[in-house]
Amino acid sequence: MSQYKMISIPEAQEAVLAVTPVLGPEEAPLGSAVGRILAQSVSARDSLPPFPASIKDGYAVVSSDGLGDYPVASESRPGALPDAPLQPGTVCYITTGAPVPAGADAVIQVEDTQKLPASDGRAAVRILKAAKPGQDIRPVGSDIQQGAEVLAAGERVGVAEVGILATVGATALPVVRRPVVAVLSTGDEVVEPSTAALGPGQIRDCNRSMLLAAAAAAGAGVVDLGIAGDTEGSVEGALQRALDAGADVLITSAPRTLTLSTPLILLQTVRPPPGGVSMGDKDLIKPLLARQGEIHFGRVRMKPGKPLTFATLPVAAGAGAPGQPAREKVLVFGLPGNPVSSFVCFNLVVLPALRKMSGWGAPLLRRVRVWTTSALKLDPERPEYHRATICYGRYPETAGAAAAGAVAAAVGGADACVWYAVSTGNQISSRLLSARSANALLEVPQASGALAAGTEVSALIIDDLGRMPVPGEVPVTEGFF
Ligand SMILES: Nc1nc2c(c(=O)[nH]1)N[C@H]1C(S)=C(S)[C@@H](COP(=O)(O)OP(=O)(O)OC[C@H]3O[C@@H](n4cnc5c(N)ncnc54)[C@H](O)[C@@H]3O)O[C@H]1N2
Ligand code: MOO
Repeated sequence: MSQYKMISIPEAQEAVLAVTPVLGPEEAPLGSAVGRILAQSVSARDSLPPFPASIKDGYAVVSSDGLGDYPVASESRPGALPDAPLQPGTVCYITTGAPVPAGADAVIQVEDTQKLPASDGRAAVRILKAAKPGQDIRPVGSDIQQGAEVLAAGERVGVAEVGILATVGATALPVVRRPVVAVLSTGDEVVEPSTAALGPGQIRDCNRSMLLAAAAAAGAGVVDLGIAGDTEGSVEGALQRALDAGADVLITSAPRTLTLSTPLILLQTVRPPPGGVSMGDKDLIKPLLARQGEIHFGRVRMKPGKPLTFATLPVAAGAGAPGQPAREKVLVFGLPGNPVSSFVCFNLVVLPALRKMSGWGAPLLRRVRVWTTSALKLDPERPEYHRATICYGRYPETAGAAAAGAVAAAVGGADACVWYAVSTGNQISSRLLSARSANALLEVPQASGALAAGTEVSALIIDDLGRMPVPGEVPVTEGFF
């Protein structure tokens, strides 16, 4: 019997997030701000436009002048203010974005005018369509008012936001610091991915590369701790190497004597000697964590990922290199050795923690509902995260007539577009090909038998849906093109 109580997935997520801190603020240059979360709101230091600006190429006019022929008294082009106010009875040639001269209250687009032959060397124009006051002028502050909040604390900086920040001159941004994630693989049989010829009993380490990539994709800084053998000394040496390599983490010893002073998240793909984290009799990791910190849970009712372990280790006050941000604790995730289990556990529990540390207000994976396209085998003991690729379009006929009929009846016809899921095949937790191209984890209940094709299930999004497979044609809004 394991000494750890089997908790539910929401309980595990709650336990992790309850002790996960939001990291402190730091300053980031605008050029590297994409993906960061603002620690403070940003306001406009001036108005946009800062001057009344023309929306069209044409003529700035006094609207009450009306139709008729007028001398072109001046020009206004972007980058400079017109020298003199516009006098009634004259017009000013103006280009898009240029300042409207004082005295003018409208712009008439060039299409509504006719150029007249110059007389006495003076250009003139015929106004063919009368202007309304304010026509084709962007008043001062009509896009952004001086002093207005353009982005709020907690907002993520995306591409458009970078443009907004540049517009208001915010080039040094108050953002939430990102976590540094160190990744260690353990196991005497686990060898470097570059190993060409495997020795007897060896396998290539895939978890470390995968988890480093996952952490980096989540915006974290990463420290590669390499592979430690199945001894405490080996683990200790690996952790020390992380510090020597300049990671912003200080580890004085192996997990049993960790004294950390950094935003380290030790993502350990736990691989203790015979037995492992799940049920073994020589579990090194958990006793170390229990002695040095607090193990919050050691088993979760989920498939894959049952042996998922989470602990926190306190960080000694004042520890760490000068200038390093202060932190109170290290989060330790003991992920199962099976690659798919590691992959799923990262998404479900580690990623939300990284997101929360980085300032996300709602860090859990987003959930949608989708229709299955094949029968899914159920596990009688644990709810399962079935890896799948979801996409949007007409429900595929290949799912079979019964399934297609059930979906059509539920959504109002076979032509309706729906979100549907295609399984990645054999779900055994050693087969990482079951995560290939997966953009969702279907939440399949604990039960006996199988779930029929054409059933609606919930799904957690684990990839950018903009990269989903191209389905059949999705009709565009009628009359759009
Ligand atoms: N008697 C029981 N045995 C097991 C149970 C159980 O409840 N009772 N649970 C099973 C479940 S569920 C899982 S998941 C695994 C998890 O075991 P560990 O986390 O201790 O991992 P290992 O046994 O060390 O390794 C499992 C598997 O993964 C391979 N592995 C390990 N590290 C890597 C790596 N870095 N890259 C690629 N592959 C890796 C390892 O060679 C094993 O094949 O336990 C079940 N057993
Ligand atoms: O929980 Mo294990 O991860 O089924 O394979």
